Amino acid sequence: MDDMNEEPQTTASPPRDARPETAANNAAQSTEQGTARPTGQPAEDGAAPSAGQPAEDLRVEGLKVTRGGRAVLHGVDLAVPRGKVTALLGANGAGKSSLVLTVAGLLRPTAGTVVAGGDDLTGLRPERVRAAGVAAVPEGHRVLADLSVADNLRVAGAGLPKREVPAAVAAAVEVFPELHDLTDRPAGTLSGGQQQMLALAQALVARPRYLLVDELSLGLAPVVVARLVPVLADLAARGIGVLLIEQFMGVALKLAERVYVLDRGRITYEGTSQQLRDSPDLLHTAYLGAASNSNA
Ligand SMILES: Nc1ncnc2c1ncn2[C@@H]1O[C@H](COP(=O)(O)OP(=O)(O)OP(=O)(O)O)[C@@H](O)[C@H]1O
Repeated sequence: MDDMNEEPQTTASPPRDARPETAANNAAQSTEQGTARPTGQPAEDGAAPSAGQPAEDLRVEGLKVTRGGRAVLHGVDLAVPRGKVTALLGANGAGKSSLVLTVAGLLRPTAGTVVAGGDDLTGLRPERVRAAGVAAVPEGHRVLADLSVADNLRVAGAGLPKREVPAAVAAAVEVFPELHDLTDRPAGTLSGGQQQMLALAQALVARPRYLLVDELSLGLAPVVVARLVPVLADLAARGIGVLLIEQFMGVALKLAERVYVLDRGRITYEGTSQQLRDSPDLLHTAYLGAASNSNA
């Protein structure tokens, strides 16, 4: 991916200084329903999902990313606890995919850290990130179109000991039995929903502790999304920390316990889904003009 070339080619961890740049950013507004907060500030509501067990979180702290010479993430803090679905919402261009690509090792941050279960993954290459238990399903389910479904799944097991791959593939297909009869088909001939299932299954082959799903519902029929929602809930119930990235809030509020809103590279809201369901107007502040795009 040519994005790697946009970043410095060092593998050293970037500086950890990721405080907000302006005094205006310090004007955090805590509300009873959730916390509107400035970039780089830790949550102030005392209900951080990792409270008491930080080693079980995937933690992004003070993450800054530049693409094409322009800053697109300005010091993002976010936590994904194991066993739960966490949602990251934001309008087009907010920086959601950039965050996923950076956590997955496909983009290098200029500042900040990515730590999973206590392991510092900042700046590691994608295969090392995967080996550390973090799997990403990129936007637009990028399966290998010319390879069969079976080969796509086998390739996804490249980081595992060879003898463990068949069992890992079988376990992933068990999650999506729809794939069972499609194993010989070239992945490019699958429907959008089937490709999304294959992309999710590929991520599962690596036996992740954390799963980042970028735009689960993009371009999919509601009936397909309805099929995928309980699967993600079930994966979380099995102990995986799921980060669900969505432009629209309907699916996210159904699944996620905790929600972050990203606006132009900054986290502008952090709170529980319940708080947002009770007070949907909270999103207007966080989303600025983007709330009118929501189909929730
Ligand atoms: N390859 C690239 N080179 C340079 N800038 C990019 C590149 N990809 C994205 N950007 C810019 O980075 C910013 C964040 O984009 P990103 O794709 O992360 O947002 P997003 O929230 O995922 O949006 P969407 O929901 O539309 O996918 C945008 O300003 C975008 O124009």
